[in-house]
Order: sequence, then structure tokens, then C-alpha cells
Amino acid sequence: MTTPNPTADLLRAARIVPVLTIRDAAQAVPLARALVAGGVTTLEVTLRTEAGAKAAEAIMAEVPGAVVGLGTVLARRDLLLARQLGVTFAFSPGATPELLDAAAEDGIPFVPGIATASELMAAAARGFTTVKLFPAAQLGGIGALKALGAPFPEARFCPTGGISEEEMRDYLALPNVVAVGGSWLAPAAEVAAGEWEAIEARARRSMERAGPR
Ligand SMILES: O=C(O)C(=O)C[C@H](O)[C@H](O)COP(=O)(O)O
Repeated sequence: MTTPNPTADLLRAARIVPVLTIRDAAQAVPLARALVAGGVTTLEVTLRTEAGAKAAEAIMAEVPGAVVGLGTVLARRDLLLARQLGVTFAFSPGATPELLDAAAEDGIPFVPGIATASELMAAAARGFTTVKLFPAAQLGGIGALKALGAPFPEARFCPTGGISEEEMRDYLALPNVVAVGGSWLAPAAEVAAGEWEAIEARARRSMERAGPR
């Protein structure tokens, strides 16, 4: 029997998590609608832009079927924002001890970023066994995930960073990978030009390539 892990279940259901950096909040709803129409429903809306929080709010209010996570959560105040907005979960590219403590206190489903065995151990010590390996490709990709799986069989990963549509399937084939993340589903130029049909088509193709859950 494995320990129940709702965050891993959320990500496993998602398979693919697009990392969205939204510059203009007005783009948020059509972008999310296109992704959801293509079958990509779990969306990480990053706080990298000023429009991020408003974008997350608009998607939750106006796009049925979208499951919104807040991304680039770097500090306690960002977790508070996640709570205020009412998003389903929060993601970070890394994790400080303060952030892990705050997330453990808050109880919001939280996916910390890790890049080393020690960081994974620090996250797991506070109960976070589902993590984002970031930046996944640059850290060794599939080989790194296999290597981490040996001493940490309980850990579940959402590798993100440098993953392409072509490579995604190989990552998803690993038993310790619950989902993959990446920005390839929403190229900045297509978002800026409002090419929603192209984004929907790519989302659909990516989900088909990802295979069954
Ligand atoms: O902003 C965050 O919170 C992050 O975690 C970083 C993102 O996951 C990567 O920037 C996505 O990487 P690419 O798919 O290579 O573009």
C-alpha cells in the first residue's frame, strides 16, 4: 500500500501541465479556453508577470473545466495569494525552508521544485513527496529521474524545464513521473497573435501523444 498523495493524483490526472506566462490578462481566458478545448485542463499560471494573479482569477471565473495552479510561488506571500485566489494548488521552481514550512502549515496542495537529492530530502521531510524536477532537461532529464528513483522510491515527479513535445512521452513512461510541465503548449508569439486554434490543435496533439493516464 502506498500513502495517499492527493497532489500526485491531481498531477497524474493532468498528464501535461502547461506553464503559462501571461503578459496581458485579456489573453488569459481565450488561451485557457483553447487549452481546455484541446484536452489540457490543468494549467500553471505563473506569477512571473504582473498580470499573473489577475489571469488566474479570470480563468477560474470564466473557463469551466480549467484546474488552475499558481506558479512561480517563491515566498509565503505568494502562498497567501494562492489561498486568496482560491487556486487548486501552487508550484514553485525551488523551495526555501521558509516556503516549505509555510506550505506545510497552510495545507494547500504544493509542488516544490528540487534539483538535488538533498533538496528532495528537505521537501520530503515536510511531507512533500511530489515535486517538480527543475530544470529537468538541464539536470540530466530521464537519467536524473531514474537515478533519483533508486534511493527515493516514494518520490513522484513533475519534470519541467527544457522538455519538448517530442520528449514528453519518454518522461511520462517513467514510473515515478506523474506529469510533465512545460511552456511548449503556449508559445509567446502565438499567444501575442491570438492564434488560439493553433494552440488548441497543439494541446490536442500533445494529449494524444501523452497516451492514456
Ligand atoms: O516559472 C516557474 O515557476 C518555473 O517553474 C519555470 C518553468 O517551469 C520553466 O520556465 C518552463 O520551462 P520551459 O518549458 O523550458 O520553458
